[in-house]
Amino acid sequence: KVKKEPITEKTPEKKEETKLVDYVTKCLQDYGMCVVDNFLGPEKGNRILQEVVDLSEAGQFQDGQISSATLPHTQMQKVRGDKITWVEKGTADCDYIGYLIERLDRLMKASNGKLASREINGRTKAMVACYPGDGTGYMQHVDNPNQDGRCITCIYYLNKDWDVSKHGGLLRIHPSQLPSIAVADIEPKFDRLLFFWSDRRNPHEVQPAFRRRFAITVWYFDAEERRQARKRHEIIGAIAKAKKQAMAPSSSATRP
Ligand SMILES: COc1ccc2cc(-c3cnc(C(=O)NCC(=O)O)c(O)c3)ccc2c1
Ligand SMILES: [Mn+2]
Repeated sequence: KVKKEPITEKTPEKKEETKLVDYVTKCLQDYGMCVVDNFLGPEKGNRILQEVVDLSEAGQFQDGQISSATLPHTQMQKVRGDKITWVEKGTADCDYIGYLIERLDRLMKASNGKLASREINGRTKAMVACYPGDGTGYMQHVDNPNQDGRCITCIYYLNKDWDVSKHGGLLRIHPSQLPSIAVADIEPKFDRLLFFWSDRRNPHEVQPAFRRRFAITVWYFDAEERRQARKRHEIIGAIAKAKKQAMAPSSSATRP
C-alpha cells in the first residue's frame, strides 16, 4: 500500500518569500548588490515613515558626523552629515520599525546558506539615519574595510516623491565586482530595500542632499568573520592591559 505523501501546499506568502529569497541571493551573487522595490507596501511604509519622523522631531537623533581632521577648520567639510539613532525590536513607539526588522531577519534567515560561503548569524540594531537636507552627504567610504564581521548592508529608504535632480541624495556605489559598469546609482525611494556586500567590493557615497532624507540600515554579521574580529579585539585588549600594568609604578618599589 503506497503511503500517501502529504501535499506541502505552499501558501501564497510562502511562495512570494521563496521567490524573493531566490532573487536576492542570485542578485548578491552576480552583482554584489540587490534592489527590491515596494518591499512592504504603502500602508506599512507610511507607518514606518511616521515613526521615523516622530523620532526625528522628538530630537532623538545624534550627530553621526565624522569631520575630516585634515581640512583647515574654516572649510570643515563634513565627511558625513547624517544624524542617527539606534532602534531594536521592542523599542518603545517603534512597533513598525520593529516589524521591518522582523521581516528583514526572516528574509536573511531564509537566504542563509545561499549566500556564497557566508553564514549569517546576527546583526546590528537598526540605525535610523536622517540627512538633514543642508547639502551634506557622505563622502566615498567602505562600510566594513577591516573585517569587523559585518558582511551585508541592508538599507530601507523612506523618501516620497524623491527627485534626485532637485534633492540630490543619490547613493552611488562603485562596485569592484562589476568592472563592466562604472557606478550603480540608487535613488533613496520610498519603500525601496537595498542590499550590498559591506566590504571593499562596494565603496559608496551619499551625494549632497537638499531635502530631509531618511533611511534605516541593518548590518548582518558573518559568523566566522565576527568570531575572528572578536578574537582580535580580545588580544588587543589583553596587550593594552599588560602594558598598563607594566608601566604602572609598582607599589613594591621603595620611594627614593
Ligand atoms: C561609531 O559609531 C558609528 C555609528 C554609525 C555609523 C554609521 C555609518 C554609516 C555608514 N554608511 C552610510 C551610508 O552609506 N548610507 C547610504 C545611504 O543612506 O544611502 C551611512 O548613512 C552611515 C558609518 C559609521 C558609523 C559609526
Ligand atoms: Mn555606508
